Amino acid sequence: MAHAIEVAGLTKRFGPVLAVDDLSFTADEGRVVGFLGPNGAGKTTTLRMLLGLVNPTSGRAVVQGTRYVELGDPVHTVGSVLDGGMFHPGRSGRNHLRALAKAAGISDARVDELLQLVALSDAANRRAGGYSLGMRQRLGLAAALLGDPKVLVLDEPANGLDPQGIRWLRDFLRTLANEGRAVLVSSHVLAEVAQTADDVVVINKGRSVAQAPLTEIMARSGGGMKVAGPDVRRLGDILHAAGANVTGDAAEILVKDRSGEQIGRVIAEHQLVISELAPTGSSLEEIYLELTESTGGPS
Ligand SMILES: Nc1ncnc2c1ncn2[C@@H]1O[C@H](COP(=O)(O)OP(=O)(O)OP(=O)(O)O)[C@@H](O)[C@H]1O
Repeated sequence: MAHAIEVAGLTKRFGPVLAVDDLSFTADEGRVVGFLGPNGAGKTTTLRMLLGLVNPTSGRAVVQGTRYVELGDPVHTVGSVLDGGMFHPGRSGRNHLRALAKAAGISDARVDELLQLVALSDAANRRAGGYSLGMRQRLGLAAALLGDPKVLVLDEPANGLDPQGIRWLRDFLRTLANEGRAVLVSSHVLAEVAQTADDVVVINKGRSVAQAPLTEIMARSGGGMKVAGPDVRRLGDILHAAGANVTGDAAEILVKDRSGEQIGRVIAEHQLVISELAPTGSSLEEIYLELTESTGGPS
């Protein structure tokens, strides 16, 4: 069976700018796939190619094996939220959805069902222009789900949401995947999708720098020993002089290639005052920064 989403050798050039460079990945039903990369990495351009809004320079981007523009029934196949969803600010949330539903031959009953699903029933008759950012994002999600599609493409849906909104979104995306949908969700902040993504695709400067199940990426991280305390700078200098891999500052260091016992011996030998010595898996944010910085850093 075709993947829900398949991107293969996808490339987009805007004049001298190579926005997407030979990118390949897939997303399958039942999975939330985090599409990650710093600002300008090429995420939006990729999603726009997938949705037939931008023509690739080369390569292909298909939904259930078919290019978006050739889909027989796009509304019931793939839903998307780009730019936080577009709507007329003077129109109520309900009327916005009704207009979209009407154009797609979808019933008003489905509109009410979705308003409830995204927790907008109480605000349904208010002008969408007065909605909070979180409510707008939820309205966009409702619009994307009108046709009950099996594939969802969401560009930075967590942008600007407060922690409560992010939590709601996380649970919502999980539910959509559990219902058997493929959910491709872009973000430049790994933490936003980390708790909900099954797989991640990390890109930088248009190229893929990592793609794997999230658990695998975390397991791949080296970790190390975190040390903190008043004499940590001296400890860092001593370890560094002995050839250890040490990063950090005056308050806290991370030692990648020494065991806790080895570091403890150095602390004892030099009579250093240390308040904390603990193993650490690299935080996801560190892994992400490593991945995206090693190919040249933000542009
Ligand atoms: N229509 C366009 N014309 C020229 N250059 C473009 C166009 N659209 C995007 N770009 C360039 O392509 C590169 C990738 O942009 P893109 O918006 O896809 O990145 P992104 O990862 O989505 O970043 P952001 O999160 O900031 O939107 C950037 O250098 C951008 O300036």
